[in-house]
Amino acid sequence: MDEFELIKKITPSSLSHREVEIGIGDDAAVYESKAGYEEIVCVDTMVDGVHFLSSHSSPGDIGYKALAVNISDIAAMGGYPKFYLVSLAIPSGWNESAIETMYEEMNKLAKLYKMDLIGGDTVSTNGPLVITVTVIGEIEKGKVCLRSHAQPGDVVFVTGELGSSSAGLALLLEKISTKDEGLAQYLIERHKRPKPQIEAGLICSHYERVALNDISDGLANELNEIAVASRVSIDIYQNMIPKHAELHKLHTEWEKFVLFGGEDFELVGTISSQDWERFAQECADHQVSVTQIGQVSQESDIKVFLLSGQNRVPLEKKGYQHFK
Ligand SMILES: Nc1ncnc2c1ncn2[C@@H]1O[C@H](COP(=O)(O)OP(=O)(O)O)[C@@H](O)[C@H]1O
Ligand SMILES: Cc1ncc(C[n+]2csc(CCOP(=O)(O)OP(=O)(O)O)c2C)c(N)n1
Ligand SMILES: [Mg+2]
Ligand SMILES: [Mg+2]
Ligand SMILES: [Mg+2]
Repeated sequence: MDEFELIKKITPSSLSHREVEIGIGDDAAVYESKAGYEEIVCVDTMVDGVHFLSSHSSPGDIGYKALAVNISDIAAMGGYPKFYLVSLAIPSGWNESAIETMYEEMNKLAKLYKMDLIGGDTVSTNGPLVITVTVIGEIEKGKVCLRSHAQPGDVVFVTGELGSSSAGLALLLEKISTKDEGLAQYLIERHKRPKPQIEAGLICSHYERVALNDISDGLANELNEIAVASRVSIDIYQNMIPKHAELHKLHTEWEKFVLFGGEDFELVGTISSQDWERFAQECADHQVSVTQIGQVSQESDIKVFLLSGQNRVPLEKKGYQHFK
């Protein structure tokens, strides 16, 4: 593989954003920032064997997800994504056409948001494939949705449905099985091709005080992060959490997928109860699915509680954790 040929091939022939002064081709990218806006920057890394298996996911799937999970972090701030940079550590077994396919799939996703590829880095490695994507987004000044925004009395909500991605992973890894081919395909697709909730995040940013987090490590983890950042406690009703209608048929412990599974890349958040109905209506008007799953409680304890029937038990900060 020729490093310089590869860079030439992946360099976009034109850019959507006119404020880019220098894209790929110099020591660093340069763009002009916009008055009245704040920039949002995030980075996430995916490693073969940890975040995906190259034996089970195509190069296109890997590229798609590496970009999607970063767009999801921009959504979780209420922002809109504009630029991305891609760093690749490529093992010797990977050929140029596989890498190009990764870029093509990233490019297709990026185009949906008019995002521009403005840089990156390419190195060889004796280890597994590592892909690191940085995304830069923007938001009107003062509109970001922080984890610290929750207050007692707020409504707790999630977008979409939870548990599908980790059920898809369990199917991929053959930890569970189903005869329902259509269901299996759907869940695996949810795992490989999560949809960043940019539109939901944008709607949130129009409200006074929304706390937001995207669900990468599992609902329990993300809710605990909001509780800690906001110094509040949260009550969640087990039977209100949206999930795929067939999920419970897959495994007796299907609730673990919903609460601790992760990688749904839906948004979980809180909004003032006065704003909730207007917000839910605005989401419905834009075909964005949101569901109330609980409320921020008055207690002084900084904890998340799961309510089912007469039981109210702490929802532990359990979910995906590296180094465990
Ligand atoms: N190695 C690191 N160096 C500096 N900051 C980091 C590092 N790893 C994570 N962070 C920061 O810690 C915070 C939480 O990271 P993370 O749990 O990965 O968030 P997310 O789940 O949204 O990707 C973020 O602000 C992130 O930028
Ligand atoms: C082969 C494989 N094993 C396990 C998982 C499950 N998994 C890996 S990382 C992760 C959590 C999200 O990744 P992380 O690096 O923590 O992203 P971040 O929280 O920073 O967005 C999960 C649920 C997977 N996707 N693929
Ligand atoms: Mg991260
Ligand atoms: Mg996140
Ligand atoms: Mg994580």
